[in-house]
Parts: sequence; structure tokens; C-alpha cells
Amino acid sequence: MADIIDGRAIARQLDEKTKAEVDALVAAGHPVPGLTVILVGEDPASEVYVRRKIKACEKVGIKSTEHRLAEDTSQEDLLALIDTLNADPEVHGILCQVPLPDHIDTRLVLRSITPEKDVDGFHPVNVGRLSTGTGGIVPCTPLGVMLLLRSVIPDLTGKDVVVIGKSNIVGKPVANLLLDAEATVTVTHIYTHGLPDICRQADVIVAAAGAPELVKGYWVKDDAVIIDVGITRIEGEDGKTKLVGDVAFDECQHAKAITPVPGGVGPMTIACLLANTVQAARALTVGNGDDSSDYADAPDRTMIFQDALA
Ligand SMILES: NC(=O)C1=CN([C@@H]2O[C@H](COP(=O)(O)OP(=O)(O)OC[C@H]3O[C@@H](n4cnc5c(N)ncnc54)[C@H](OP(=O)(O)O)[C@@H]3O)[C@@H](O)[C@H]2O)C=CC1
Ligand SMILES: Nc1nc(=O)c2c([nH]1)NC[C@@H]1CN(c3ccc(C(=O)N[C@@H](CCC(=O)O)C(=O)O)cc3)C=[N+]21
Repeated sequence: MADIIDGRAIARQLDEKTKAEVDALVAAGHPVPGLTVILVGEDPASEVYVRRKIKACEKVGIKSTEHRLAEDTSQEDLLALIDTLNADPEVHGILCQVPLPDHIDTRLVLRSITPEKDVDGFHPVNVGRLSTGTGGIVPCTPLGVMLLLRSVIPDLTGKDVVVIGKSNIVGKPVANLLLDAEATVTVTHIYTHGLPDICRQADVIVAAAGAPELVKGYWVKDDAVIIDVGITRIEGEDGKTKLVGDVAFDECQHAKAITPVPGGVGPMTIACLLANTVQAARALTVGNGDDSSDYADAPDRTMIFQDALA
């Protein structure tokens, strides 16, 4: 049987470290780290995620605030709110839940969040820093993927990794982080020919396509490690909705290790959001020049978090 990589347990470990960082900042007389979440419209899945994020903040002592805006909020009003939050000294992290309604230019909105408070790591400045290995805020899900991976393969040097999906949110940043970790990375997508054969060569598969049970057992070589990022809600035979990943989990028991859905990457996304918020608060209030900071600029920040989990 494949080992199950317990995302909830690893997320709890990271949360303990984050809580200790919050306590240390506050004890040193700095303000309580603050995260603001903006939600436009009433998408039920987004509401679930936002509630989870707010609850998680409470657990580690981050002060959270929430801005719920109506579906028909104008782009101008949203940008004005972000301007206010950019200037608010009590707000260290700003997260604007996506997808946004169609009448809003998502790229423009994400660009308007100041990079120092961009705890999603979606701002072009943070994307540029990531792709040049020069620090910045690393997107939460890709950071979570790396931590889960390192919990089973501490050294990724020379490993053959296949990433399925090339989105700006998951596939591309994961590929960049893997390259920084000296892995050999193949990024695939909907037009890739022969995906099963490509996957069969891989030591590691990171599946982030949003295609339920795309990766079959015969795509996976013995002792490969599988990180399943995909989450699709489907209606089960009993009429209840259930979550399905991008990997046919039951067929992959010959793998060395695999993440479950739920309970794999999802909880790590939230734990990494909290860690990013503390990183942002520290940089804004203490400054990046503080060498004692665990979060000082480093080319491979996933190693720093890894130390926290060791
Ligand atoms: N666990 C978590 O915390 C998170 C989970 N997710 C989940 O991860 C999944 C991916 O999210 P996201 O990256 O935002 O999705 P996108 O839809 O933005 O990107 C999906 C990517 O997968 C590729 N793709 C789609 N179908 C196939 C296929 N059949 N074969 C090969 N490649 C395929 C697409 O190719 P092309 O570019 O050619 O269209 C695209 O590059 C979703 O299920 C999402 O719900 C997302 C964020 C966080
Ligand atoms: N600006 C922005 N930043 C995001 O980080 C962001 C976003 N928008 N939009 C939506 C996606 C999705 N996302 C998830 C967060 C937690 C779980 C999670 O906790 N999943 C649980 C189960 C969740 C459930 O039961 O529904 C798990 O997999 O175990 C999943 C997905 C963050 N996203």
C-alpha cells in the first residue's frame, strides 16, 4: 500500500510554527499580524474557503477582517477598497478571492494589491521574484505542494517530475519551485501528446489539471510520489456532493506515497497563507534586513519552511 501523505497533520505542524512567529512578533512589541480577505459575490465554494481561512487565522493569532462585496460591485469600488487596505498599517496581508465576476478585470485587481501585502503571491513582482529565485511571496498552493513533497523526498536534486497543468496559480509556480530545487521538470497541459507515457517515466507527479481521476494507475511507475492538487465537486450515488482529485487514488497503491483529496494539498494551502501573512507582517514591521528572521529573503524559501517541519 502507498503511504498516505497527511496534509492535515503537516499543516498543523506549520501552524504551530506560524503561531510561535506571531507570538514572538507581538512579544517584541510589533503589531498583531493582520489579514484581510475580500470576497465579491456569493459563490458557495468561495464562501467555504473564506470561512476556513478566517477560522485558521484565529487559531494562530492573526487578526482577520473580511470584506464581502455584492456581485455587482464596480471595479472602481473594488480598486478603491484595495487602495485603502494598501495604506492601512494594521493590514499586512490582502487576499482577493478569485474567480471574480466577469465585469471585473482580475489581472488589474491582482496587480493593484501592493506586492508587500500580496500574500497570494499573484502580483507580477512576486511572480518575477519567484521565477528569478530572488525571494518574494510564494503562492500558497505551490508552497504547500513543495512542503508535502519534501516530507517524503527531502532532496529533489535530479528527480524527474511531471507537472500536469500550467496555470499561473498552480502549474507554473510549482514548476519554478521544483527547478529551484534542482529537479528535472516536465510541464504538461491539455495539448500534450502521450501524457500517460510521460507520467510513467516520472519519479514525482504533481497533478493540477482540475480533471477528475485523470491520472490512472497504469500512468504511475512503482514507487513514484504523487501530489494531487485537483479538487472537483461531484454528486455521488447517494446524492451527496463529494470531492474528487485528479488522480484515481485506489488504482495508485503501488506508488511510494500519495496525497488524499480531501486532506492533502487543501489544508496546506491555508497553512501557507497564514505563514505568508506572518512573513509579510514581519517584512513590513521589522524589515527584511533582520538576519534573525526565518523569513529573510532566500532563493529557495521552501527550504526554510522545511526546517520548520523537520
Ligand atoms: N488544493 C488546493 O488548495 C487548490 C486546488 N486547486 C484545484 O487544482 C485544480 C487546478 O486548478 P487551476 O490550476 O486553478 O486550474 P486551471 O483550470 O487554471 O488550469 C488547469 C490546467 O490543467 C490543464 N489541463 C486541464 N485538463 C487537462 C487534461 N485532461 N490533460 C492535461 N492537462 C489538462 C490545462 O491545460 P491548458 O492550459 O492547455 O488549458 C491547464 O493548464 C482544480 O481542480 C482546482 O480546483 C486550485 C487551487 C488550490
Ligand atoms: N485569491 C485566492 N487565493 C486562493 O488561495 C484561492 C482562491 N483565491 N480561490 C479558490 C482557490 C481554492 N483554494 C483552496 C483552499 C483550501 C482548500 C481546502 O481547504 N480543501 C480541503 C477541503 C475543502 C472542502 O471540504 O470543501 C481539503 O482539500 O482537504 C481547497 C482549495 C484556495 N484558493
